Amino acid sequence: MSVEKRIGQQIRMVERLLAEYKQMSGIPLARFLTGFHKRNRQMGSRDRREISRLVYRYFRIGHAASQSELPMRLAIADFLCDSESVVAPLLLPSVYPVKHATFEEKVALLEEHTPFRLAEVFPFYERLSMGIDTAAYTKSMFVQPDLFIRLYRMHAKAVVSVLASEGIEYELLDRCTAVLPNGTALERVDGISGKYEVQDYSSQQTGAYFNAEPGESWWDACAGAGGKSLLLLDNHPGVNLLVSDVRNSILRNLDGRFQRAGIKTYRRKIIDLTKDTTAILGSERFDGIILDAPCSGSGTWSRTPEMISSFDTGAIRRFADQQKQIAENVINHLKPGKPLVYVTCSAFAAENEQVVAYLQQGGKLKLECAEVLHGYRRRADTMYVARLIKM
Ligand SMILES: C[S@@+](CC[C@H](N)C(=O)[O-])C[C@H]1O[C@@H](n2cnc3c(N)ncnc32)[C@H](O)[C@@H]1O
Repeated sequence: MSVEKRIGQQIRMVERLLAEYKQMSGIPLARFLTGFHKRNRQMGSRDRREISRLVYRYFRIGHAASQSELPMRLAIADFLCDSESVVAPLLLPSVYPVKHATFEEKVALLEEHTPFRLAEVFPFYERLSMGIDTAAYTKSMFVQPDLFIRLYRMHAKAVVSVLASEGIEYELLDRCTAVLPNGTALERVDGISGKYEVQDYSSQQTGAYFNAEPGESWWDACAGAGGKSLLLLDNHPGVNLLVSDVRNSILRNLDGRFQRAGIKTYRRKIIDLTKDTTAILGSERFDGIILDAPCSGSGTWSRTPEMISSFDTGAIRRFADQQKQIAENVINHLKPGKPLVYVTCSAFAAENEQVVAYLQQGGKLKLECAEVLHGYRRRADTMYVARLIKM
């Protein structure tokens, strides 16, 4: 089959896929793609791979060139993301033969020859947290982040030696943090299960804010599948931990991960933090609370680019209101002089520094330190972390 014909078929398939995806509001693209490919087994694995790639890239241009037809948008996206694109030379001959141009050169060409405007990709610039480089942040939307793993302290050497002996590509960033190409199938490697956790680089950096003492009691109030809890316990094994979340299903994932990591002693509760927490916790007070709050997730959109164009900005206010409410509830369970570690994977000021400013009004909390974790600079998630002390 000719290249033109194959590309034509793929574009028609992408068209169908996007129409189906539109009907499934809210489901992550990755999950949808798995189902779509299962329903369309007539496609070979090469076509499946190509179609997934095209769709991811299509979402990476966010709101840009939204008036253009789908094939043109696919070509623009493919041109920006891939120096070996086969779609772009066919559909965008005006920008060729600039095959190995830099990202900036490609943008300039597209802006000259097509309706694409880089500034329209991520139209939320003015909402970003202080210090985020908007140009670099937008550019990061075009790159799939790396895979980061955290090696348990006691197993770090053993895991590294297995990775090396299996010929797996990795780079050690420090004793316990390794970066690997996205998609590395670590679950197929024998002998390392339970000795490492998949955890984004920025998420690992939040651990520097815990600073717990042995024997202290800590509460991971939005524990989810336990990423921060596992980090806390690896760095501070003597801590007594309560984990909670509003979803029992996610706490079951946490139980599985804790079991694989050999952690048996922890308490676990289902708690909706928007409700009165004293009904479940009574007057219990903790020496430290981690609040990895529900948020827009905007710091992770280079992993889930479908979010860029589907995001409704009204959600920022709703998340910020919920974050403030949840934080006010949890600090009732914090001992005076002890820390609340507030974390989001959002890049928006309204969910980050503005929540922290709000929490200090009234004098119940005082900010000790805070920072944006600029993951976009190193193919990782962008996050925010603050340590506030209860007065
Ligand atoms: C950012 S995720 C936590 C990720 C987790 N800490 C980790 O490191 O793997 C936020 C969590 O907040 C939980 N959540 C959302 N609304 C909540 C509520 N009203 N009360 C308690 N937890 C809530 C979600 O179920 C989700 O697991």
